[in-house]
Amino acid sequence: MADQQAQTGGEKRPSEIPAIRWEEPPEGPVLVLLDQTRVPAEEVELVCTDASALVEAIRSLAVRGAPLLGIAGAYGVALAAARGFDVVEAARALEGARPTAVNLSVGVRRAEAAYGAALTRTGDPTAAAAAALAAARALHQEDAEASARMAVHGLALLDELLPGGGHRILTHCNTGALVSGGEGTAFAVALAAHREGRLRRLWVDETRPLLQGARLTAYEAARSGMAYTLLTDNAAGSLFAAGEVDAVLIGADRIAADGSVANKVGSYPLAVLARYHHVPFIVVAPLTTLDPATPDGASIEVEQRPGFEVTEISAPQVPFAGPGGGVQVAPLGTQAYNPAFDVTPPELVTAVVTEEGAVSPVTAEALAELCARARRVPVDG
Ligand SMILES: CSC[C@@H](O)[C@@H](O)C(=O)COP(=O)(O)O
Repeated sequence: MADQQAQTGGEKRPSEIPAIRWEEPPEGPVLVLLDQTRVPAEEVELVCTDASALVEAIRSLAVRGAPLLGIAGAYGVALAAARGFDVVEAARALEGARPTAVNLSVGVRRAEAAYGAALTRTGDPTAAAAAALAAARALHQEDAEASARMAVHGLALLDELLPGGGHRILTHCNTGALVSGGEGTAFAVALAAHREGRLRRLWVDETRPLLQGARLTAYEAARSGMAYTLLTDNAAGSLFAAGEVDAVLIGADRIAADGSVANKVGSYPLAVLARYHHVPFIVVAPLTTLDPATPDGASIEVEQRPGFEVTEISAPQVPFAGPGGGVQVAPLGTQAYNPAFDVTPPELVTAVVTEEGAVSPVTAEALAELCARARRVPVDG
């Protein structure tokens, strides 16, 4: 297959605006987000002054991706506390904004617990709000550190599985700096390979219907100066058949106790293709994405998104038309099946890479041992 043109050049920051930041202007604290629905057309800030604005930003995918949802949820609790809102009410609204990524409730509950403990100890809401903010900042920082460590472990695994080097990696959805306190999950591994001169090509699935791959991963890959090529999701089969994929690297929204992996819809078909073509299928996720409280894949709640995301084509540049704000492409009234995620069974996953190292084969016992090693407190614990 002819090599596509390489997008190369000096490495730039993924965005001039960080995915998320806390600010304290004189009018009161705010949470500032890069509105990911507008990238790459423009880099626009979204300023949240209360948790309900953040809930809306989460639902609309202005802020998205499992690790970032956890960080956002924690800051959302801190924001509610700092602005004198009902913290418990805000926490439940944030936690319920999207159901699949376990990181969201991990982040919310961590900040909420810090708030509650400080309030009990001091009786002072201001001190409790400060404790919630400190918890959010700590989670943000830990995620950056986890991202760096996942990149090291992931690259070591790639080098072990593909000793020839010159990796051609297929990825799905968006897993870079836009979803993380650091450089991301799966994308951080590809970036590490690129920096070491061992990435031959990043194949980027466009990721229908919301195009996180075409809009966000291609944007991050271009700005990182890596060789990348965009493909429609349904072109992946012919790419495998042509022998052009050495490994699949994806992130995860929730990994159940048995190792089932919920990730962006379209991940499961890639796992099936990878198995058929004897290609490693590697999931890269921080420990905050492991959920020992969910026993198996069937127990994972998969978010269903509105049908207009499928029946319309939408992009920042497309003029307002149909009920969802995009251009209607299917006949009016067409029903759509639009799950945001799918679940890949553990037997199709070659390895799960975390900041504590890789698990392969992926079994309930191996994951439990990893969690114990990291002394992670389960969400409900
Ligand atoms: C590191 S991100 C892992 C997942 O959160 C990512 O692959 C994904 O599925 C994101 O989905 P999204 O619906 O854009 O929030």
